[in-house]
Amino acid sequence: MSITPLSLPQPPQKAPEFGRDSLIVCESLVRIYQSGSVEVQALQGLDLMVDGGEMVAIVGASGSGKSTLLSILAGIDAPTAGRARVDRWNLLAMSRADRVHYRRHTVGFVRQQTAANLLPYLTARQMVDLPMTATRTPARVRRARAAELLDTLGVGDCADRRPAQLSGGQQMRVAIAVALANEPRVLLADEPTGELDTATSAEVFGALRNVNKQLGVTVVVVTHDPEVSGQVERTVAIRDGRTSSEVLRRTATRDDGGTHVIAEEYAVMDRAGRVQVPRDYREALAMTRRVRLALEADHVAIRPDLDGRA
Ligand SMILES: Nc1ncnc2c1ncn2[C@@H]1O[C@H](COP(=O)(O)OP(=O)(O)OP(=O)(O)O)[C@@H](O)[C@H]1O
Repeated sequence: MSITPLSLPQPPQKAPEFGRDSLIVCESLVRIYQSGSVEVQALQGLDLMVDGGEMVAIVGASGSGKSTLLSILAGIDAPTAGRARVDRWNLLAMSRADRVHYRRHTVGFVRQQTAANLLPYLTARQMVDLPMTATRTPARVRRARAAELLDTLGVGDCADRRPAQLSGGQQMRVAIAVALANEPRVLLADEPTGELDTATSAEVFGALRNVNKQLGVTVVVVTHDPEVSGQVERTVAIRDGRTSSEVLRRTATRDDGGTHVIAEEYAVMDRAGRVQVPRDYREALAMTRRVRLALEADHVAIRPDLDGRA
């Protein structure tokens, strides 16, 4: 049997480092929890890249590893293996002091339970002020920044209220202001609209978009809410501790001048070139163990192995 050699384009002399220009890079990230004699693999080789200034939604079924990923990116939890870098920080090799610095300056984190983000005896203004006192920011700068952040999040008129005097949506917006107090490059939000009704969710989500667009903060938001994930330009789906697919959305102009959003689903390829073919595609063409690959001018074709079938 003769095999026709493929004519492949010449690869670059030296491949650039994976995710070199990205602000957040996770590669083959693994997190194993040990509870007693039982091991739970919460992340099983997850790959993710996020560029500076992006707003990305992370979606996935319960238990797929979303919160684990966010805790690692927040510097609260440490990965078991793999690679994770945010800005200049290698999250697998941080000292305790590094971790404190990273959590104070590089990332802001908003927790799932609204109340867990706030202190009941402080006013909104005092809560935004608190993280800045930890970084020894001068009082004048702290005052101006707290006022500016509460305004940007649409809760400027709530500055002197305590959490019990705020609605759920206002509490969450104050929590976002607190997370942004020390001007982090990245804002991480775990289900920020999970406890809110639809209208309030839309307000909180609008506030996150505002922060992303106006302040240029990179936002990674975990959500179950299709309304939320449908509004960001990029949604990353996690399944069984791995990134399984991404949806990219862009606005296109119709012939009549109107605009509409086009959403396209992509599979995610890891550094070794592995791609998961979705189950419904495999079943539709009865693809099982072996497939035929062919390099075409502008795509790679995958065909079922008809010869090998009994
Ligand atoms: N501290 C822990 N100890 C043991 N297992 C854990 C721990 N934290 C998470 N897990 C397990 O790791 C897996 C991933 O959990 P994780 O909370 O990251 O999922 P999730 O996608 O955020 O789920 P949900 O949407 O329900 O919040 C689950 O099987 C969970 O039970």
